[in-house]
Amino acid sequence: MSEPSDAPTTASPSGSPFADLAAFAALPRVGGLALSADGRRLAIAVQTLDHEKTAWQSALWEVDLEGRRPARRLTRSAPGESSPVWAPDGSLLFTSARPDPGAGEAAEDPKPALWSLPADGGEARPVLTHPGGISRVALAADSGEVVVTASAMPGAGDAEADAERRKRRKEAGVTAILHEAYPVRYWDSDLGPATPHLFWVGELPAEPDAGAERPPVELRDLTPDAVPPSGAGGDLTLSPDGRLLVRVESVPDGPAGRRDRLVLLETATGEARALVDDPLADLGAPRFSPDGSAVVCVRESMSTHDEPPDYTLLHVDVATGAARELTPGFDRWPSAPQFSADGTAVYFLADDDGRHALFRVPADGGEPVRMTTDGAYSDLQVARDGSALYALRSAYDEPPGPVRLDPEATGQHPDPLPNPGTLAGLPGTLQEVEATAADGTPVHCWLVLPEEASAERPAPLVLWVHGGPLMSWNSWSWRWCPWVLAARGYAVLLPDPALSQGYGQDFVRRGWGAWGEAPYTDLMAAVDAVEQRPEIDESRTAAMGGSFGGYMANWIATQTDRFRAIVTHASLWDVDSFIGTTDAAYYWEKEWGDPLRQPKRYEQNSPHRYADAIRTPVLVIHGDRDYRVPIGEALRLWYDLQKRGVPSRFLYFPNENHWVLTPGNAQVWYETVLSFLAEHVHGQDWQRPELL
Ligand SMILES: CSCC[C@H](NC(C)=O)C(=O)N[C@@H](C)C(=O)N[C@@H](CO)C(=O)O
Repeated sequence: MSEPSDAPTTASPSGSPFADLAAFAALPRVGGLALSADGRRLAIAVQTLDHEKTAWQSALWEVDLEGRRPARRLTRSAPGESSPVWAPDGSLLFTSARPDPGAGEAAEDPKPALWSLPADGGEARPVLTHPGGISRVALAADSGEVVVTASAMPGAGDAEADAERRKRRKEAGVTAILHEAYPVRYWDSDLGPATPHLFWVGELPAEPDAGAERPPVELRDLTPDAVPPSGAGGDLTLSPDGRLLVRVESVPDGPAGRRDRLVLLETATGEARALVDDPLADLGAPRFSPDGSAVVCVRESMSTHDEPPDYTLLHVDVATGAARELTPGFDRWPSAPQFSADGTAVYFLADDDGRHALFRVPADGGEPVRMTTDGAYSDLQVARDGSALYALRSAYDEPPGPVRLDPEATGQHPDPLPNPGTLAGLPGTLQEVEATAADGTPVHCWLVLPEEASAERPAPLVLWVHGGPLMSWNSWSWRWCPWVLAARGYAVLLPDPALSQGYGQDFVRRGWGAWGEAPYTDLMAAVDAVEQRPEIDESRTAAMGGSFGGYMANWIATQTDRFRAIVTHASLWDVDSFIGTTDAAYYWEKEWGDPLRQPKRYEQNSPHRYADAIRTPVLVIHGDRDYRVPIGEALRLWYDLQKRGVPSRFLYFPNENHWVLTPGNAQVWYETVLSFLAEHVHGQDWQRPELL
């Protein structure tokens, strides 16, 4: 494989990169963020195309916090680098499956190892390996001690025995997995026979003198009893002194059910006890306070047939396990909490009115306050001296980039930092629209208008329905990018119908267990509202969506013929068969009920029951490695459409999962969608994408 390209391409020669799918695929994509302990260095992960343009490679870049120099690339290898963490000595730890230059012959199936890039630059060196690969690194903020996650074979006491077991299975040609608990798959991976364990690494050895042997790093299994299906793969946090670790543990909950609890573990002995174990809730996203005496976490109440989940933050005393609600009465769903530098406040993120905003709440109780006005934030980092916050910020009209925020101020517009992913411009404008549902409820929407849309040249309209369904259109998306459509002259409507996040619990309740009702009528109300605009051509419209959005695209196809085309990606068609085969049936079954004993919701809301009503041409898209919405949904939908003679096409990806994640396939995805829209919305001849 060749080296990845250095300078990312930000514009195509012919104009907007959104008008040219190859240029669009070449735009740099900024991901994770890591701040050093002294608050002086910031690393980001940036994905760019490799030389062959067949893969996106992730590399680590450093951002100048003074904003004087452009971001600087730190790492460079074909397999790429991810999960950056700064060690207290200023070195940068990361995981990578790059070859070890000192290890002789390259491994046949290289696994990610832990690497360290010295503080003063120079060559990165491998620090530790495991036969199952290193998937995650956690660092104690004060002591600098390290814990890693790696998948271990059942019964293998050490790395040597683990490697031996893997070798024997390989030599015998055995790939079979025996399961004794639900589930058996997650996302696009088979669970087992290896399962994630946590290993204590402790202090990392200092860089050896030139020519000296590297001292071996011993791994101590902190979770020897971790069992499939989840093992010790949940989120975790280390106390600043490295003495304690709190991890999310997935435990059985009724037949074929799971729930998450918090477990406290002494790192010196491996002794563990439940810290928060609530039979009526999932606990997640734990983070230690700066003095290690408390943990903040998210509590998600178990949904029921009648009631959706609700989220709140808990402040947990580590010594006693006493938990106190931090956001009672806050009618939004808090996520990703973190203590302020002095421990007196907690920052968190929440969907709010078409934004994903940053909030702050006093740690000893009080009202949460929203700190940011616009945009969607992620990867929040708190400078340990309390001087600043850093995060990635995006919006529907801006891809993610690093920013600095004031730790106290409200109503903030953060300072942008040098961003290798800055765009030169967009092929249109973004507007905020409020439609009104039949019951008077406001429905928030974003509307993308192409540059040329006007009363004289009204634009065709594409309704794009988000997934989840408990989500919100509020951040940039490379997978669902409306600007690619805008560059071809389409207006794109992005509504947040009932069930969406950021409008309060009652807004979720409106659609709970009744997906074909308020969520559908809210979408139609939004389309009705924008079709009134002179710059929209109401006679040329289409609807599309992925995942839950694909469910809704299918539902729309069965309920109305007002659209000229439907595009349905990774969609739910027969909800009973979906729930029985997805990787997390327990997530859905509470809302929908047992299909044999409580069939009503399935009868009323499963699109496949109304297949005879479909009149609109449908483009079906699905990946075979999709274990979230398994391929059986698309196979049955395709059969049902073909049997009924509905004009339809099926774009099938044998190697993609729920999302289309490789550059070639992603371009073909957009190309096929655009061809299908051109055929049915504009009445043009079908243009089969060249590579299909
Ligand atoms: C809160 S969003 C994810 C909800 C849901 N989770 C589980 C465990 O099933 C989920 O994955 N829903 C999919 C059907 C879906 O609509 N996914 C969307 C949103 O993530 C997608 O774009 O993939």
